[in-house]
Amino acid sequence: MAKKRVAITMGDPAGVGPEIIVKAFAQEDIYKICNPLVIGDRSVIKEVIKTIGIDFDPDNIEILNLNEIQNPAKLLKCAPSEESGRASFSYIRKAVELYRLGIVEAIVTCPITKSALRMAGLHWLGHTDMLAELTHSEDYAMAFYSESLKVILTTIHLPLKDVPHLVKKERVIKTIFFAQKACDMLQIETPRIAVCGLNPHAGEEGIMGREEIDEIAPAVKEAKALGINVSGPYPADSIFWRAFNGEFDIVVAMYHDQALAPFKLVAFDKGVNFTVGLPFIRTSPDHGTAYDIAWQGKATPTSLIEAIKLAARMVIK
Ligand SMILES: NC(=O)C1=CN([C@@H]2O[C@H](COP(=O)(O)OP(=O)(O)OC[C@H]3O[C@@H](n4cnc5c(N)ncnc54)[C@H](O)[C@@H]3O)[C@@H](O)[C@H]2O)C=CC1
Ligand SMILES: NCC(=O)COP(=O)(O)O
Repeated sequence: MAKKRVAITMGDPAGVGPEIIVKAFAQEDIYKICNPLVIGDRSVIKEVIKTIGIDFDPDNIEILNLNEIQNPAKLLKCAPSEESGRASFSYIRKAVELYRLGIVEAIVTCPITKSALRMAGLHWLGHTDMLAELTHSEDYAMAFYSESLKVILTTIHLPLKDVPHLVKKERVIKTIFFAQKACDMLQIETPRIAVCGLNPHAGEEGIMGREEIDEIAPAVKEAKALGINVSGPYPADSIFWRAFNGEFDIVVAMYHDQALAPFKLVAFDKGVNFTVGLPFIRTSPDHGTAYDIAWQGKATPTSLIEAIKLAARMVIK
């Protein structure tokens, strides 16, 4: 079977993106996994190789050079900037363009920051909402994959105080269907889907909140009636442990940190973020730009390598 063409966007050039790309290509034969095309700046890749002192020939990486960064040495400050925000977006936009032209079949994104996007005057909170808007995808969900735990989020990047207003039956049903689709993308047949409550002890009969009774349980009931193998709502403090031990294939969480605190505890170094609901496969390492360690040779590329492997696996399906 022909290897799939996968775009790898460089992410925020001031973050760990350039370094983990170089290390991923140096550690693994990425060309065995897929036919990769890095979308970024060649000068940044060369600069990071020099700075971290890795013995690696940049010509081993096929790069679509967008020349966004004027002075790569300035990136060593490892801080968000208008230039890095603009570059982050430019790489992603180009990847989507290449998908539309049929040149790439999947997109792997290296981390970006919301603050750099803001400095560049861009309104998005991350790749997920940006890619959804660029592809006119109205409904979508953020999901995370690891061997031992898979999670999907009902709400994504918003203040905690706004979460309860969005935990509504229709939204939970949609997320349950996206959980089914996520498992389909992962080739998990007849997945067992568990749904979290929102409140401590899933509200405990309404004593600690009514969202479980009014919204989540009716959503689970309706999705079940539509043929989905789903159960809940379960108290969030134990459901991830149960899923981790094999009782469920995926957990539907109500908000970002409810899912990501347990997920990153068990899979930070190899977890993969993927988007459900886009016209193409998009995966990403589960970590951020890590400005605190960027450009120092300290970042591990393992999560990126897993993201590339997962994208290649999903696109072959
Ligand atoms: N896919 C994306 O574009 C993502 C972007 N972010 C953004 O990244 C920025 C920084 O986020 P933080 O919450 O600080 O999370 P972070 O994941 O960047 O860093 C958290 C901790 O993990 C360490 N770390 C992260 N990646 C590592 C790697 N590859 N190897 C070794 N250690 C690593 C960092 O040094 C830090 O101590 C924020 O603006 C956030 O919004 C966060 C997650 C994903
Ligand atoms: N916590 C996930 C995150 O911040 C990444 O968001 P996105 O860039 O995948 O939308």
